Amino acid sequence: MPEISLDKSKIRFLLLEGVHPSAVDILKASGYTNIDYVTTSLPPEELKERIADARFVGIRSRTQLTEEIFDAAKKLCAVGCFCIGTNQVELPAATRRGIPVFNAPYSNTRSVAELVLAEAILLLRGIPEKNAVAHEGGWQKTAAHSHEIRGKKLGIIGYGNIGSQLSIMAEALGMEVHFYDVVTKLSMGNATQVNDLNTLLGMCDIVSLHVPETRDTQWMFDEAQFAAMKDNSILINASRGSVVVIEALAEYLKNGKLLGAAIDVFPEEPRGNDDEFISPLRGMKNVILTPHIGGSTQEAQENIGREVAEKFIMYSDIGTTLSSVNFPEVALPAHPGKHRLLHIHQNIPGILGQINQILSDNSINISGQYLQTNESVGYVVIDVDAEHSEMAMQKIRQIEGTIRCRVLY
Ligand SMILES: NC(=O)c1ccc[n+]([C@@H]2O[C@H](COP(=O)([O-])OP(=O)(O)OC[C@H]3O[C@@H](n4cnc5c(N)ncnc54)[C@H](O)[C@@H]3O)[C@@H](O)[C@H]2O)c1
Ligand SMILES: O=C(O)CC[C@@H](O)C(=O)O
Repeated sequence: MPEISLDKSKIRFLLLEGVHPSAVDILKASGYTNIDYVTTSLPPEELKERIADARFVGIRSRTQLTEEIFDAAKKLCAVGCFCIGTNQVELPAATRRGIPVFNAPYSNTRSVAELVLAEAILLLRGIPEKNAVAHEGGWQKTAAHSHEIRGKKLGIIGYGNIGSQLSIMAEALGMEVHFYDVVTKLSMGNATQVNDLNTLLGMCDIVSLHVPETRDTQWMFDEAQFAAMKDNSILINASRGSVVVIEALAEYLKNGKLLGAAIDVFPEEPRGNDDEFISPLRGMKNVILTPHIGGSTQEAQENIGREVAEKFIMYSDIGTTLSSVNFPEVALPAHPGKHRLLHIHQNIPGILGQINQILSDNSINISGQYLQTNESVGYVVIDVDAEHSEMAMQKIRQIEGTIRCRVLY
């Protein structure tokens, strides 16, 4: 039987990790009422069970979508990361199965930048320690080792959305901004790009990391980088836990080379709020530890909920994949009165030709068509007369290299 468009109320959404309720509201308002809403991440075995019936899954940073999980998700049409990072998803595994992955690339940018600046100010004034002492009944009224942020040099590693937003805000406070990025970037304000990482590390009073998790950024900060940092400088990491060798950081904090650190992300993070957080940085008075909440503000989470839910709806309603991180971007306006076919295939030459030959041989008129490919998959949306859609789909799904094919509506 051909797989055809489902009643919206039957399309199952699995939303994990307590994504903001704005996502649920938007989905329901669009008629998608079959929503399994879970406030935590799930252990892999339970995830496999719950994902088996899901057409859409929404996650944040804790849920690992591996090859094995995708194998269990036979009906899955799309993944939504309700965050910026998509490193928790094995993207090639999703792509091979014809599953687009969406995220919210900008919605929490400002929240991260604000936190980083606040932490820089607090660390330059020794506030974590003074605060702890006051809570114990002590009184550390001293200007020793306390500094203004004005005039200090900020080194930003990774000058993307967050890094450049931070750059603008830091300059507004009178900081001198330098950055290191693997790509040549347009500087905001008076910021300057420094092409050698060690040079930047040796210059800056505060170094803040804003790179994505990739093979190149894994353990990017180890002994050698800490040794290259300016004496009495500060490290802030609100990017990914895999970027910093945390034991090396602990060592350079203990030996006094670094004045302090603010760390939001860790190589191992607790699965839920009831699990113990274990880290060599625990108990260090010059370190601000936060539980991966750089982007966790009401403003950001509400926007993310709305943004990713809207991407789900656009894909489910009309097949739009705009801004997917792993998929060809296709957007064809809805074509009332016609039926829409989606054909996802391996990116090998000649598939569009074969599709159109089949439609032509069967006298099926094409009312609209849009193809995009990336290095591994091709995605074509085709609008045809309603009476021909099932027959067309049955024929084009026989084409060698087809990954998925269905009548959307
Ligand atoms: N702590 C949190 O809650 C939180 C919230 C949002 C994002 N993040 C993390 O922050 C990261 C950055 O977010 P963004 O929106 O600015 O991403 P982005 O993609 O806009 O920017 C990343 C920048 O890093 C650069 N880069 C990549 N590899 C590099 C390398 N090896 N060395 C130097 N630069 C490199 C890129 O060229 C790009 O300019 C995300 O990938 C995510 O992992 C964390
Ligand atoms: O909300 C989260 O769990 C992740 C937040 C952040 O790391 C992101 O990638 O946007």
